Amino acid sequence: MSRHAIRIEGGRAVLAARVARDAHTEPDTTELERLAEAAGYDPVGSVTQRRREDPGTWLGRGKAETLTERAAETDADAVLVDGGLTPGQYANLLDRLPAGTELVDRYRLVLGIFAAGSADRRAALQVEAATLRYELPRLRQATEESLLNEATEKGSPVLDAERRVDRIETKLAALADEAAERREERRAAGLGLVALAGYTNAGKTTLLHRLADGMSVEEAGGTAGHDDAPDSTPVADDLFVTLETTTRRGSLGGRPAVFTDTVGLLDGVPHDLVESFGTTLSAVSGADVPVLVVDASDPVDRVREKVRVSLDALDVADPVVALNKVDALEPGALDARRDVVADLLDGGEGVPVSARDGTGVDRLRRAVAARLPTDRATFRLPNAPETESFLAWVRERGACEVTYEGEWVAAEFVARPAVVAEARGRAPTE
Ligand SMILES: Nc1nc2c(ncn2[C@@H]2O[C@H](COP(=O)(O)OP(=O)(O)OP(=O)(O)O)[C@@H](O)[C@H]2O)c(=O)[nH]1
Ligand SMILES: [Mg+2]
Repeated sequence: MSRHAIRIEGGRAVLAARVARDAHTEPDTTELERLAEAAGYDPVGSVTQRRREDPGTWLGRGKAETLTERAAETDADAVLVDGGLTPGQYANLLDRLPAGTELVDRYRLVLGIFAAGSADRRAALQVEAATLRYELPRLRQATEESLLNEATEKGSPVLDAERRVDRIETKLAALADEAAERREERRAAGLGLVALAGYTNAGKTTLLHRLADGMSVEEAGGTAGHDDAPDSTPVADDLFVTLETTTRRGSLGGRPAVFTDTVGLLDGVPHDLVESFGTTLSAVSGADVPVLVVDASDPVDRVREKVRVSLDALDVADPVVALNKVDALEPGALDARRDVVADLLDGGEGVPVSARDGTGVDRLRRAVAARLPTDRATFRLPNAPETESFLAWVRERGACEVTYEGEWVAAEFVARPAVVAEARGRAPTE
């Protein structure tokens, strides 16, 4: 096989994990196992170590030998490393492994999951570019200087890859502003913009199904975007089930809204890795209300860790926090999770919910609705046909309560400030 292939191979895998000697925990391979499975590997063994990172071989030399032995004993196809390897560490470890063993770090593993799951050409292109960017320094390291110089003149794998990355990036740049434009169109149409974000497997997609109506924005027509997937958004107990953002229509407090489901975040993976992370981050920072979905059924330390990773990745100071999966919590266990949120979000409050059974979802809706940009106006309108068409316009863009009083119609309108301003200009007069 070529180790520069976009798709990783899958097969039997030995896992390697390490924490610093002064860490409070033992190395834990649970998350790496789940990533491995999502990428098509079957974990058959592991080697763990508590010590600082070795600059040459990531694990200490002795443990690197153990890793080699373990790979040989288990007849492994691959070694998966729970961290990022520098090009040098990659080359050194690969040298030590039995010939033909694939070496994959956490970063590369996530790229592999995205490569396998990229449904459309654009997504496939961006994963290819990210993989090439990742592979290039490793390819350079593996190619001798002299050979490299000679080959530069005639074309080489390195040069070909560099050219390909340039071409792909030019194409992707042209598409980058589209999502931002669509957000502006939706705002102009009066829609509230809500984005669900959080660590992978937190329950974002399940919560989207609870909050939004069934249809994607595209199916619903109107201010449709063009890359909103019209198909169902899958939920599963795997990591990275959602690989691109999708947007669905719904309403909040009688106001029209769109809910965007985003790609899960993960510790130790740079979130400029693939464009779908970029789209995720901009969907969240460009939303009116970012909702941080947290798996509250994790142990408290994991909850803290995942919230911290999510806040670091997302450029939002003050999201609405949904403490999800409370149906799976022991009674009394919620308080410690709330404390984590209060601590990391400067007094912020988590809303306990169960996306699975619907508990707390109405309270979450109210918390989100309260954060939408809002203005209100009261109209006294003539009871006439032009008032009916005005009211139809208004009802598409906000919440409106109407009372008929003989020759007059009273309307209470709540919507985005710009929409309320426009309504004032459109309201029929006597
Ligand atoms: N017990 C319980 N399980 C839940 C709840 N919400 C989601 N889950 C489960 O958690 C798993 C992940 O749910 P998803 O909705 O796919 O999570 P996600 O955040 O979209 O995950 P990615 O797209 O992979 O990042 C699934 O097995 C869900 O059934 C909940 O409220 N309670
Ligand atoms: Mg999802």
